Amino acid sequence: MTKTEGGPAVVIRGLNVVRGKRRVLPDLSLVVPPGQVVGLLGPSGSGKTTLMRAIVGVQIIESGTVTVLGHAAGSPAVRDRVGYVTQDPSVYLDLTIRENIAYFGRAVGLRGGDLRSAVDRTLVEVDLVSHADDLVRDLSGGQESRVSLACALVARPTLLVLDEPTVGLDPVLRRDLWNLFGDLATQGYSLIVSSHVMDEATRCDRLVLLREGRVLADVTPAELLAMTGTTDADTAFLALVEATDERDVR
Ligand SMILES: Nc1ncnc2c1ncn2[C@@H]1O[C@H](COP(=O)(O)OP(=O)(O)OP(=O)(O)O)[C@@H](O)[C@H]1O
Repeated sequence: MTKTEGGPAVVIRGLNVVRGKRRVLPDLSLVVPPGQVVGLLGPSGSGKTTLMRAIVGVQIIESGTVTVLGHAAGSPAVRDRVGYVTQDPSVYLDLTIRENIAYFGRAVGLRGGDLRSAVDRTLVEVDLVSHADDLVRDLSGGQESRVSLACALVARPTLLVLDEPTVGLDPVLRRDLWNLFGDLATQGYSLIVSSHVMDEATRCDRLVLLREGRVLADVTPAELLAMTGTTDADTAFLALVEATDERDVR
């Protein structure tokens, strides 16, 4: 149950990633502060998943450094302190919700009363107490996503990396999840949450806008609107894209 201590959650310097024949991340540098919800926003194919994979240490990189909680990404020192929820729910369909969460809790060494209380607390956080003993195969898509999130949360990782966690959820569930992310950050945990839904930008403490693997902006939501003279994140993103295109043409 360690929170982010002092230093940045993530420091990336000169990161180059090639996937297939494409240079997906060309010389990307970024610092993610601790204890905040940082939104990674950008259109489909802009490199959000690739960047998240590099942060959790599962992406082969060509050059550059990725430092997470003061250690090399993916190194044993940080493996249990980073939770990663991919776009495809990776839970066991033939186990109940409670059994799934307990399985992931055991994997990080929780046992007995500690395990039981961690599972109970996590069930409350993701609002699945009343379904705790249902098999995952009988759940809706939104409920299944929340089980995935619970499986990462049970270990109380210092850094949570969530790839499009709100896709396919109804507005009420999306709001509840964003409230949960905010609560976790207030407690000192660091979250990186990707989305291609720009209106979710307002729920973040900080925004990293990606386009074709480049950081277009790394700002607070208020700074984004102020620097583009717009009133919503969608229009702000388009204004930034146009400004970058004009600069590239010149
Ligand atoms: N396994 C792969 N092999 C080759 N190229 C890949 C592979 N995975 C992704 N890419 C390419 O890398 C680029 C970035 O993909 P990535 O999945 O990181 O983007 P994304 O912003 O997460 O997109 P989405 O919002 O659709 O999930 C895309 O051009 C994609 O085609």
